[in-house]
Amino acid sequence: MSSSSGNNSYLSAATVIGGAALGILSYLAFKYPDRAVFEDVQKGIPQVKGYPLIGTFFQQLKEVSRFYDAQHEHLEKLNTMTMINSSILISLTVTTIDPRNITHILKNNYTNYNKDTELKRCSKQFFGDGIFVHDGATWRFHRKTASRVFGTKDLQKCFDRVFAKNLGVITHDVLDQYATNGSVLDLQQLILKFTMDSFVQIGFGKDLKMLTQEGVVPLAESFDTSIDHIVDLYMNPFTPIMDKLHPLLHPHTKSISQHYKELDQFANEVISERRKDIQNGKKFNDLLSQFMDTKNENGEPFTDKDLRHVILGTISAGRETTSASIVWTMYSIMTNPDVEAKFLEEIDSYLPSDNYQQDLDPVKLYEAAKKMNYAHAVFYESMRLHPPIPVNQRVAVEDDIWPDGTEIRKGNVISWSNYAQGRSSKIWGSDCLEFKPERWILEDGTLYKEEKGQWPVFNIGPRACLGERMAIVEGLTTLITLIRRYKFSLYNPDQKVDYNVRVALSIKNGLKVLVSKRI
Ligand code: HEM
Repeated sequence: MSSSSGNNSYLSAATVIGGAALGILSYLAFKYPDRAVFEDVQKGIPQVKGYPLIGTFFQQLKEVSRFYDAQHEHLEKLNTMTMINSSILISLTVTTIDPRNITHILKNNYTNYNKDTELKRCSKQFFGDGIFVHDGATWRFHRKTASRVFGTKDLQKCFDRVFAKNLGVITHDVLDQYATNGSVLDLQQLILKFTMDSFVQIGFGKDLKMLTQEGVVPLAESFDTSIDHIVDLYMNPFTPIMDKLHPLLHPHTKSISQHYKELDQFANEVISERRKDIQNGKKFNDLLSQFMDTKNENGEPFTDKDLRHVILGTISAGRETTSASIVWTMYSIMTNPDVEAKFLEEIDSYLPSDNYQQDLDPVKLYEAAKKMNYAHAVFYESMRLHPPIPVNQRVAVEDDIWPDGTEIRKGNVISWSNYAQGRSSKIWGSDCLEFKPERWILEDGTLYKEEKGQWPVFNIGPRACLGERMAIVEGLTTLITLIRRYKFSLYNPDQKVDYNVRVALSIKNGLKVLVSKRI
């Protein structure tokens, strides 16, 4: 008797608790029908529709590998230039492609938008306390130092000399061989080696000679894996667990800490070699020497750890972005024969030569590249559709109102998508998906100057890219040298070219091409 009455009272208690829980859940599901629980509606911002209580969690997981296109499609579907995405476990994000908002965030009210602390945490091991992750006084100090270093004539000469030398290597020692034996080349891998060799030489004064090595080079692999790991840490909450399981799941491959060790070892060796060389009276004019001569905010010389972060950060900023800009432009040229013909015509008119095999004098090449408007237009058009940094983001320090009326709350993650912006008909017109360099050339033949915030591929405002001029000149001289001397074609003309969702927009599985000499 007593046990059955006990059971009954447990049952009725369970029924009451279960009913209350169901009631609370139903109430919450009613209150948060399409977004993450406890995330309030932000008035006036179109929202990507999600599920009750969890928001867009599963959609976002599904869209991870095509993140940039998914953002573009949501904006188009909602017929808006600003939208909100709410999901459990993922920060609520307000995304915009409106040029007025982007100008506001990056220029007019930039002090209200800081780098994301979560991103800082995920990238600490790679970027340390350098320019890329800081705001406020620390960033200002780094920016001032870096601007001084980037502005020196010595450094500019060093960049030009290194790139000119490596253009010689890429043509004579690599592409001539591929053209002769007709084998398939992964152009992306080659250009990544080209930019790695060049930026390491500019940064550390060391020639890694990756360009002439076959296959994947271990240092480059450690570099790529470490950068990819930052994105994984940021986007995938299971990454720390996967890192712990790595020895069990992939016992024969390097763990992330081994990759970092490889980078540390490399940087430490270079720095200690350099200190010895300086003691022996040798003189240098590369990035490392410029930073070694600079004092930190406390008036002390940079420590080895600071130098390591500055140099690895700068190599990473220049290497992958410049490579992405060159490789996607080569792809666009290969798939648009009319553009290729016009490009060659312009090369002929500025650098006339009846022998395409002849090497170009680097000074002449730089001077001509600066004047070639069609070449600029091709390069810009490629970066419109394939921006090397496809998305970027900040966190709002205080409440704000954007020029389009969007109310931003303190702590909101805000993001702008160069990728979706470049593909928006609202901004670039109904032919926005076509590759048309002509849109960059005005009737009088001069280059179109886009409105501020309409093409922030290199960022705008006080945090604009310090390497923009360098990247454009190096990108153009590389393209001119390659297109003038060789005919490139896709190994598989039906290859569907897709991207990796990473810091920079690289081509998934590389770009396989065939090369032949022009004459
Ligand atoms: C096509 C090539 C390049 C593109 C598209 C590009 C794009 C960008 C973008 C979008 C930013 C802003 C990042 C942010 O604030 O979140 C940036 C910053 C920066 N870039 Fe570049 N970049 C390129 C090449 C280079 C090169 C070659 C260098 C130098 C070697 C360089 C050095 C820097 C530095 C130092 C910053 C930090 C500026 C600051 O925070 O004050 N970039 N770049």
